[in-house]
Amino acid sequence: MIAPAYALRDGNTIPAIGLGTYGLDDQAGIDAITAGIADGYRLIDTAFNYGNEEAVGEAIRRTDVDRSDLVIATKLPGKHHGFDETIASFEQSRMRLDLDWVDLYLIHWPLPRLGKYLDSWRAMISLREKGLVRSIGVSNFTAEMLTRLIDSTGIVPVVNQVELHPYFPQEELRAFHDEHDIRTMSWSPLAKRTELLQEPVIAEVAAAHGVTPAQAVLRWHIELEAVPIPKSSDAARRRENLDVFGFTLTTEEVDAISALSRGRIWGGDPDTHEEF
Ligand SMILES: NC(=O)C1=CN([C@@H]2O[C@H](COP(=O)(O)OP(=O)(O)OC[C@H]3O[C@@H](n4cnc5c(N)ncnc54)[C@H](OP(=O)(O)O)[C@@H]3O)[C@@H](O)[C@H]2O)C=CC1
Ligand SMILES: O=C(O)C(=O)[C@@H](O)[C@H](O)C(=O)CO
Repeated sequence: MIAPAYALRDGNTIPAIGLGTYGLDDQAGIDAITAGIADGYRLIDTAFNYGNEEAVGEAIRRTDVDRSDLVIATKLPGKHHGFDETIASFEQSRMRLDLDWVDLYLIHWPLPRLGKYLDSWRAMISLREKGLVRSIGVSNFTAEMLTRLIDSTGIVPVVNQVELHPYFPQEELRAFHDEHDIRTMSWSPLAKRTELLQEPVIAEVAAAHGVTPAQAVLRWHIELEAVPIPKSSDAARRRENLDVFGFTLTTEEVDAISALSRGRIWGGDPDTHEEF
Protein backbone atom coordinates (compact mmCIF):
# COMPACT_ATOMS: atom_id res chain seq x y z
CA MET A 1 0.00 0.00 0.00
CA ILE A 2 1.52 3.33 -1.11
CA ALA A 3 -0.25 6.36 0.31
CA PRO A 4 -1.22 9.30 -1.88
CA ALA A 5 0.84 12.47 -1.52
CA TYR A 6 0.15 16.19 -1.14
CA ALA A 7 1.95 18.94 -2.99
CA LEU A 8 3.83 21.26 -0.65
CA ARG A 9 3.97 25.00 -1.24
CA ASP A 10 7.62 24.73 -2.36
CA GLY A 11 6.78 22.28 -5.16
CA ASN A 12 7.91 19.14 -3.33
CA THR A 13 5.49 16.46 -2.13
CA ILE A 14 4.74 14.74 1.14
CA PRO A 15 2.99 11.38 1.61
CA ALA A 16 -0.40 11.56 3.33
CA ILE A 17 0.86 9.34 6.20
CA GLY A 18 4.30 8.56 7.60
CA LEU A 19 6.09 6.34 10.08
CA GLY A 20 6.99 7.85 13.45
CA THR A 21 10.24 6.45 14.81
CA TYR A 22 10.62 7.75 18.36
CA GLY A 23 11.70 4.65 20.33
CA LEU A 24 12.59 2.62 17.24
CA ASP A 25 16.32 2.22 17.85
CA ASP A 26 19.10 -0.29 17.53
CA GLN A 27 18.62 -3.52 15.64
CA ALA A 28 14.90 -3.80 16.37
CA GLY A 29 14.44 -0.24 15.12
CA ILE A 30 16.41 -0.88 11.93
CA ASP A 31 14.30 -3.98 11.27
CA ALA A 32 11.05 -2.13 11.99
CA ILE A 33 11.88 0.84 9.73
CA THR A 34 13.16 -1.43 6.94
CA ALA A 35 9.97 -3.49 7.11
CA GLY A 36 7.88 -0.32 7.22
CA ILE A 37 9.45 0.92 3.99
CA ALA A 38 8.93 -2.50 2.39
CA ASP A 39 5.26 -2.33 3.39
CA GLY A 40 4.83 1.06 1.74
CA TYR A 41 5.78 3.84 4.18
CA ARG A 42 7.54 6.53 2.17
CA LEU A 43 7.70 9.27 4.85
CA ILE A 44 9.96 8.52 7.82
CA ASP A 45 10.00 10.93 10.77
CA THR A 46 13.08 11.07 12.99
CA ALA A 47 14.96 13.73 15.00
CA PHE A 48 18.50 14.41 16.22
CA ASN A 49 17.16 13.91 19.74
CA TYR A 50 15.64 10.48 19.03
CA GLY A 51 19.18 9.11 18.85
CA ASN A 52 18.16 6.86 15.96
CA GLU A 53 19.25 8.72 12.83
CA GLU A 54 21.88 6.01 12.22
CA ALA A 55 19.17 3.35 12.44
CA VAL A 56 17.05 5.27 9.92
CA GLY A 57 20.10 5.58 7.64
CA GLU A 58 20.78 1.86 7.87
CA ALA A 59 17.15 1.06 7.02
CA ILE A 60 17.38 3.36 3.97
CA ARG A 61 20.56 1.59 2.83
CA ARG A 62 18.87 -1.79 3.20
CA THR A 63 15.77 -0.99 1.19
CA ASP A 64 15.59 -1.29 -2.56
CA VAL A 65 13.13 1.60 -2.76
CA ASP A 66 14.56 4.47 -4.77
CA ARG A 67 15.95 7.21 -2.54
CA SER A 68 13.99 9.83 -4.48
CA ASP A 69 10.75 8.05 -3.56
CA LEU A 70 11.46 8.48 0.18
CA VAL A 71 10.77 11.57 2.26
CA ILE A 72 13.13 11.61 5.23
CA ALA A 73 12.31 14.16 7.91
CA THR A 74 14.59 15.06 10.79
CA LYS A 75 14.65 17.83 13.38
CA LEU A 76 16.98 20.39 14.88
CA PRO A 77 17.33 20.00 18.69
CA GLY A 78 16.98 22.91 21.08
CA LYS A 79 20.62 22.65 22.17
CA HIS A 80 21.71 23.60 18.64
CA HIS A 81 19.60 26.71 18.05
CA GLY A 82 21.49 29.60 16.45
CA PHE A 83 22.71 30.15 12.86
CA ASP A 84 26.12 28.44 12.96
CA GLU A 85 24.95 25.80 15.43
CA THR A 86 22.07 24.87 13.12
CA ILE A 87 24.38 24.44 10.12
CA ALA A 88 26.70 22.23 12.22
CA SER A 89 23.84 20.22 13.74
CA PHE A 90 22.31 19.61 10.34
CA GLU A 91 25.63 18.25 9.08
CA GLN A 92 25.77 15.86 12.04
CA SER A 93 22.24 14.67 11.27
CA ARG A 94 23.03 14.27 7.58
CA MET A 95 26.18 12.27 8.36
CA ARG A 96 24.34 10.04 10.84
CA LEU A 97 21.61 9.47 8.28
CA ASP A 98 24.32 8.94 5.66
CA LEU A 99 22.36 10.95 3.10
CA ASP A 100 23.31 13.35 0.33
CA TRP A 101 20.23 15.40 1.13
CA VAL A 102 17.48 15.53 3.74
CA ASP A 103 13.96 15.92 2.39
CA LEU A 104 12.39 17.80 5.26
CA TYR A 105 14.24 19.59 8.05
CA LEU A 106 12.23 20.93 10.99
CA ILE A 107 12.97 23.07 14.04
CA HIS A 108 11.88 20.57 16.71
CA TRP A 109 10.66 23.09 19.33
CA PRO A 110 10.68 26.91 19.24
CA LEU A 111 12.15 27.50 22.75
CA PRO A 112 11.03 31.16 22.86
CA ARG A 113 12.88 31.77 26.15
CA LEU A 114 16.16 31.05 24.33
CA GLY A 115 15.12 33.47 21.57
CA LYS A 116 17.13 31.91 18.72
CA TYR A 117 14.61 30.16 16.49
CA LEU A 118 14.71 32.96 13.93
CA ASP A 119 18.51 32.54 13.58
CA SER A 120 17.95 28.82 13.08
CA TRP A 121 15.28 29.52 10.49
CA ARG A 122 17.70 31.72 8.52
CA ALA A 123 20.24 28.86 8.62
CA MET A 124 17.62 26.43 7.35
CA ILE A 125 16.85 28.78 4.46
CA SER A 126 20.54 28.73 3.56
CA LEU A 127 20.68 24.91 3.80
CA ARG A 128 17.78 24.74 1.37
CA GLU A 129 19.46 27.21 -1.00
CA LYS A 130 22.57 24.97 -0.98
CA GLY A 131 20.41 21.98 -1.96
CA LEU A 132 21.24 20.02 1.19
CA VAL A 133 17.61 20.16 2.31
CA ARG A 134 14.66 19.91 -0.07
CA SER A 135 11.98 21.39 2.21
CA ILE A 136 12.11 23.32 5.47
CA GLY A 137 9.51 23.55 8.18
CA VAL A 138 8.93 23.69 11.89
CA SER A 139 7.39 21.73 14.72
CA ASN A 140 5.45 22.92 17.74
CA PHE A 141 5.17 26.51 16.48
CA THR A 142 2.21 28.74 17.35
CA ALA A 143 0.51 31.05 14.84
CA GLU A 144 2.37 33.99 16.40
CA MET A 145 5.74 32.28 15.97
CA LEU A 146 4.94 31.31 12.39
CA THR A 147 3.96 34.91 11.68
CA ARG A 148 7.30 36.10 13.05
CA LEU A 149 9.23 33.72 10.76
CA ILE A 150 7.20 34.76 7.74
CA ASP A 151 7.35 38.51 8.45
CA SER A 152 11.08 38.41 9.15
CA THR A 153 12.23 36.31 6.19
CA GLY A 154 9.38 36.07 3.68
CA ILE A 155 9.86 32.31 3.73
CA VAL A 156 6.87 30.27 4.89
CA PRO A 157 7.54 26.89 6.56
CA VAL A 158 6.05 24.16 4.38
CA VAL A 159 4.88 22.15 7.39
CA ASN A 160 4.23 22.58 11.09
CA GLN A 161 4.34 19.27 12.96
CA VAL A 162 2.24 19.59 16.11
CA GLU A 163 0.45 17.55 18.74
CA LEU A 164 -2.80 16.59 17.04
CA HIS A 165 -5.28 13.80 17.82
CA PRO A 166 -9.01 13.66 18.59
CA TYR A 167 -8.38 14.93 22.14
CA PHE A 168 -6.60 17.98 20.67
CA PRO A 169 -7.83 18.70 17.13
CA GLN A 170 -6.07 22.09 16.86
CA GLU A 171 -8.89 23.79 14.88
CA GLU A 172 -7.52 27.33 15.17
CA LEU A 173 -3.95 26.45 14.28
CA ARG A 174 -5.12 24.32 11.33
CA ALA A 175 -7.16 27.25 10.04
CA PHE A 176 -4.04 29.44 10.23
CA HIS A 177 -2.07 26.76 8.36
CA ASP A 178 -4.74 26.66 5.65
CA GLU A 179 -4.57 30.44 5.21
CA HIS A 180 -0.81 30.22 4.62
CA ASP A 181 -0.69 26.92 2.71
CA ILE A 182 1.27 25.23 5.53
CA ARG A 183 0.74 21.46 5.70
CA THR A 184 -0.18 20.20 9.17
CA MET A 185 1.62 17.09 10.44
CA SER A 186 0.12 15.28 13.44
CA TRP A 187 2.47 13.98 16.13
CA SER A 188 1.18 11.33 18.52
CA PRO A 189 -1.76 10.87 16.14
CA LEU A 190 -3.08 7.91 18.19
CA ALA A 191 -2.65 9.93 21.39
CA LYS A 192 0.11 7.47 22.35
CA ARG A 193 -2.47 4.68 22.72
CA THR A 194 -4.13 6.26 25.72
CA GLU A 195 -7.80 5.50 26.37
CA LEU A 196 -8.53 7.13 22.99
CA LEU A 197 -8.81 3.79 21.23
CA GLN A 198 -11.44 2.67 23.76
CA GLU A 199 -13.67 5.73 23.30
CA PRO A 200 -17.23 4.59 22.37
CA VAL A 201 -17.45 7.02 19.45
CA ILE A 202 -14.23 5.64 17.96
CA ALA A 203 -15.52 2.08 18.40
CA GLU A 204 -18.82 3.02 16.68
CA VAL A 205 -17.13 4.65 13.70
CA ALA A 206 -14.68 1.75 13.40
CA ALA A 207 -17.51 -0.81 13.50
CA ALA A 208 -19.51 1.12 10.89
CA HIS A 209 -16.60 0.78 8.44
CA GLY A 210 -15.34 -2.65 9.50
CA VAL A 211 -11.97 -1.20 10.53
CA THR A 212 -10.00 -1.03 13.77
CA PRO A 213 -10.19 1.92 16.21
CA ALA A 214 -6.65 2.98 15.21
CA GLN A 215 -7.66 2.99 11.54
CA ALA A 216 -10.74 5.11 12.33
CA VAL A 217 -8.54 7.64 14.15
CA LEU A 218 -5.92 7.74 11.38
CA ARG A 219 -8.63 8.17 8.75
CA TRP A 220 -9.93 11.13 10.80
CA HIS A 221 -6.47 12.74 10.35
CA ILE A 222 -6.64 12.03 6.59
CA GLU A 223 -10.09 13.67 6.40
CA LEU A 224 -8.58 16.76 8.11
CA GLU A 225 -5.79 16.63 5.49
CA ALA A 226 -3.24 16.50 8.28
CA VAL A 227 -0.33 14.05 7.88
CA PRO A 228 -0.29 11.54 10.76
CA ILE A 229 2.98 9.80 11.66
CA PRO A 230 1.94 6.84 13.86
CA LYS A 231 4.72 4.84 15.45
CA SER A 232 4.48 1.11 15.93
CA SER A 233 7.10 -1.45 16.80
CA ASP A 234 4.73 -4.19 15.61
CA ALA A 235 4.63 -5.23 11.93
CA ALA A 236 0.90 -6.00 11.82
CA ARG A 237 0.01 -2.70 13.48
CA ARG A 238 2.28 -0.76 11.11
CA ARG A 239 0.48 -2.33 8.13
CA GLU A 240 -2.90 -1.68 9.74
CA ASN A 241 -2.00 1.99 10.23
CA LEU A 242 -1.04 2.39 6.58
CA ASP A 243 -4.24 0.76 5.35
CA VAL A 244 -6.58 3.75 5.71
CA PHE A 245 -7.20 4.71 2.09
CA GLY A 246 -9.96 2.23 1.27
CA PHE A 247 -12.75 4.01 3.16
CA THR A 248 -13.84 7.54 4.03
CA LEU A 249 -15.60 9.11 7.01
CA THR A 250 -18.73 11.21 6.75
CA THR A 251 -18.66 14.82 7.95
CA GLU A 252 -20.83 13.72 10.88
CA GLU A 253 -18.31 11.03 11.84
CA VAL A 254 -15.42 13.48 11.60
CA ASP A 255 -17.32 15.97 13.79
CA ALA A 256 -18.27 13.28 16.31
CA ILE A 257 -14.61 12.28 16.69
CA SER A 258 -13.50 15.93 16.92
CA ALA A 259 -16.00 16.39 19.76
CA LEU A 260 -13.61 14.34 21.96
CA SER A 261 -11.54 17.55 22.12
CA ARG A 262 -10.22 18.38 25.60
CA GLY A 263 -6.86 20.08 24.96
CA ARG A 264 -3.17 19.28 25.08
CA ILE A 265 -2.50 16.08 27.00
CA TRP A 266 1.22 16.03 27.75
CA GLY A 267 1.90 19.64 28.67
CA GLY A 268 4.01 20.27 25.58
CA ASP A 269 3.10 23.95 25.37
CA PRO A 270 5.25 25.62 22.65
CA ASP A 271 5.35 28.85 24.69
CA THR A 272 7.03 27.14 27.63
CA HIS A 273 8.30 23.66 26.68
CA GLU A 274 12.09 23.39 26.89
CA GLU A 275 13.59 20.64 24.77
CA PHE A 276 17.35 20.51 24.49
N1 LIG B 1 7.61 16.90 16.88
C1 LIG B 1 7.44 16.47 18.12
O1 LIG B 1 7.64 17.22 19.10
C2 LIG B 1 6.98 15.09 18.37
C3 LIG B 1 7.01 14.18 17.33
N2 LIG B 1 6.60 12.89 17.54
C4 LIG B 1 6.62 11.97 16.37
O2 LIG B 1 5.33 11.37 16.25
C5 LIG B 1 5.49 9.95 16.21
C6 LIG B 1 4.27 9.25 16.76
O3 LIG B 1 3.98 9.68 18.07
P1 LIG B 1 4.02 8.71 19.35
O4 LIG B 1 4.26 9.58 20.52
O5 LIG B 1 4.94 7.61 19.09
O6 LIG B 1 2.52 8.24 19.51
P2 LIG B 1 1.43 7.48 18.61
O7 LIG B 1 0.18 8.26 18.77
O8 LIG B 1 1.94 7.16 17.27
O9 LIG B 1 1.20 6.15 19.43
C7 LIG B 1 2.17 5.16 19.53
C8 LIG B 1 1.62 4.10 20.48
O10 LIG B 1 0.47 3.51 19.89
C9 LIG B 1 0.66 2.10 19.72
N3 LIG B 1 0.06 1.73 18.45
C10 LIG B 1 0.52 2.02 17.21
N4 LIG B 1 -0.32 1.54 16.27
C11 LIG B 1 -1.33 0.95 16.92
C12 LIG B 1 -2.51 0.27 16.50
N5 LIG B 1 -2.80 0.11 15.21
N6 LIG B 1 -3.34 -0.23 17.46
C13 LIG B 1 -3.04 -0.07 18.77
N7 LIG B 1 -1.95 0.55 19.23
C14 LIG B 1 -1.11 1.07 18.32
C15 LIG B 1 2.15 1.90 19.78
O11 LIG B 1 2.46 0.65 20.34
P3 LIG B 1 3.35 -0.46 19.52
O12 LIG B 1 4.64 0.22 19.17
O13 LIG B 1 3.49 -1.56 20.52
O14 LIG B 1 2.53 -0.83 18.32
C16 LIG B 1 2.60 2.99 20.75
O15 LIG B 1 2.39 2.59 22.09
C17 LIG B 1 6.76 9.73 17.03
O16 LIG B 1 7.28 8.42 16.84
C18 LIG B 1 7.64 10.83 16.51
O17 LIG B 1 8.15 10.46 15.24
C19 LIG B 1 6.10 12.50 18.75
C20 LIG B 1 6.07 13.37 19.81
C21 LIG B 1 6.51 14.74 19.71
O1 LIG C 1 9.56 14.49 19.35
C1 LIG C 1 9.35 13.76 20.28
O2 LIG C 1 9.08 12.57 20.15
C2 LIG C 1 9.41 14.28 21.63
O3 LIG C 1 9.15 13.63 22.58
C3 LIG C 1 9.76 15.70 21.78
O4 LIG C 1 8.81 16.24 22.58
C4 LIG C 1 11.20 15.89 22.28
O5 LIG C 1 11.99 14.79 22.10
C5 LIG C 1 11.23 16.38 23.68
O6 LIG C 1 10.66 17.38 23.94
C6 LIG C 1 11.98 15.68 24.71
O7 LIG C 1 11.84 16.44 25.90
